Amino acid sequence: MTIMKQEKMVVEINRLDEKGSGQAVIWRENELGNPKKLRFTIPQTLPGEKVSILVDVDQKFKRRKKVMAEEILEAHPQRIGPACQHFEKCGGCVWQHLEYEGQLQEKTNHVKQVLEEQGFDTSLVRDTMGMNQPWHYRNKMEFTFSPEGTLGLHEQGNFRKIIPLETCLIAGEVMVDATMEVADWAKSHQLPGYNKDAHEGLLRHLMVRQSFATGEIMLALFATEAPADHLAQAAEDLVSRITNKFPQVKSLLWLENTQWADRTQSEETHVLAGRDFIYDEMDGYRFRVWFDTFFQTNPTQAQKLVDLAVEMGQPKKTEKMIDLFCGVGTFSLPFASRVGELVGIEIVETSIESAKRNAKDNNIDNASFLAKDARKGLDQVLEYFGSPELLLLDPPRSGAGGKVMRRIGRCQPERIVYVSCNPDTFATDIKELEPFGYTLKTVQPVDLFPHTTHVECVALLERL
Ligand SMILES: C[S@@+](CC[C@H](N)C(=O)[O-])C[C@H]1O[C@@H](n2cnc3c(N)ncnc32)[C@H](O)[C@@H]1O
Repeated sequence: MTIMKQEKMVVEINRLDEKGSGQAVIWRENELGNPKKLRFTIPQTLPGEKVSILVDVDQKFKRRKKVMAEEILEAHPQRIGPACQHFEKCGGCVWQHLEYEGQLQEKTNHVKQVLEEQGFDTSLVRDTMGMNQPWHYRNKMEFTFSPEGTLGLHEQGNFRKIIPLETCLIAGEVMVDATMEVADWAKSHQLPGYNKDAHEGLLRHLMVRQSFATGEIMLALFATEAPADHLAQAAEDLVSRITNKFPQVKSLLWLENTQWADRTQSEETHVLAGRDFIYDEMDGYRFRVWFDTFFQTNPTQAQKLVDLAVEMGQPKKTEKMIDLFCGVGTFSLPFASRVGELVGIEIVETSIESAKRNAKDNNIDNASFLAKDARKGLDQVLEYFGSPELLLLDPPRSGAGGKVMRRIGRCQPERIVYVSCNPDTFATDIKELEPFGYTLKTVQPVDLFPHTTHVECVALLERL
């Protein structure tokens, strides 16, 4: 039987874990007198801090513990008070208690550490590029309804609890105002929220997207029923409230999702007002964005990614290029106007349809797009296109993986620009290129998600 006792301990935070929480390691003797390592995860603490914690300890010291700090006894020099009232509970911005400069330093350190582990020269890593105004940067947010019908964000570590939204300092400001209007509408009609355990209730999520370039807003409401019959009047009222107060809303959608899977997916789209997409822009190019389109969520910093990719890739009019994991063509369009011919490869068919349309809308006629898995798509494209001089890849967080990287290595482009949203998979991916004669030239970390642990990188690899 496990005997629990509560003990107060003073620990020093040694490092941050991948979720941005402090970690402390202490040594204790177990009942046999042998040294035993105990590791504690303590959210909202920082390296070097002395912290008092109250912990339920299993007497055999068997378990790794997640505990909350009781008191910060010696604070990190860059510790600050969080700006957002929801910080203590909300899982969104885990680093609001660390000065922005300190966050950027931590991100640079992390990129250097994972590259060092793979044997790369860390002097190639530049300082992380931050934002001048690291607030209200997100152009897309997803809020959730509680079973009681309040609208908000998930509580940290508890996906069943919703914090009613009063503010959000990372979302665009008008997006928050529009969200509050929808929350008020739901309350005034006493519409029930969805209960994921019982699989009953009406309102599930609200997705808000805004183009900071065009100002256009999309509000997409996910519900278990159509906006007809007993819901027709409420839907009409929603249209009238939103169109009167927020003329920037160019797309007001009611999306039916009757599935158990609690995702922002739709079986039937009802356009309540406007169109089913909004227009956005990147690097001066116009993009159509649907509710399920992947589009960079921090447009200010995404523009820096595009600029860096162009600067590192040095595209030439005489060259061929492949954009692997191209999405709707965020990188394809700016590069297509600078190379002879470009092919984009992407697994999601609707994104490829969108990329084709975006190319057409922007009068780009030297780009083609293929809806295929990266590995098969690369094989197919290489057959008719031949090896490109330039290849850009921007895979999801899981990375491109060994098979894709070895294919890239075999096709021998002169230059490879790797845009990454996960330094860990980036480091293991580029290691695969070494046997094919590639050298890492430079790595620029870019902060797309201030106050979170995430960091993007743009890197250049060249064939010797
Ligand atoms: C980080 S996003 C980048 C998209 C695009 N470069 C952009 O900036 O908008 C990664 C993309 O890879 C696509 N993807 C995921 N797995 C894939 C696979 N196995 N093969 C091809 N594309 C894939 C996703 O659909 C997504 O559009």
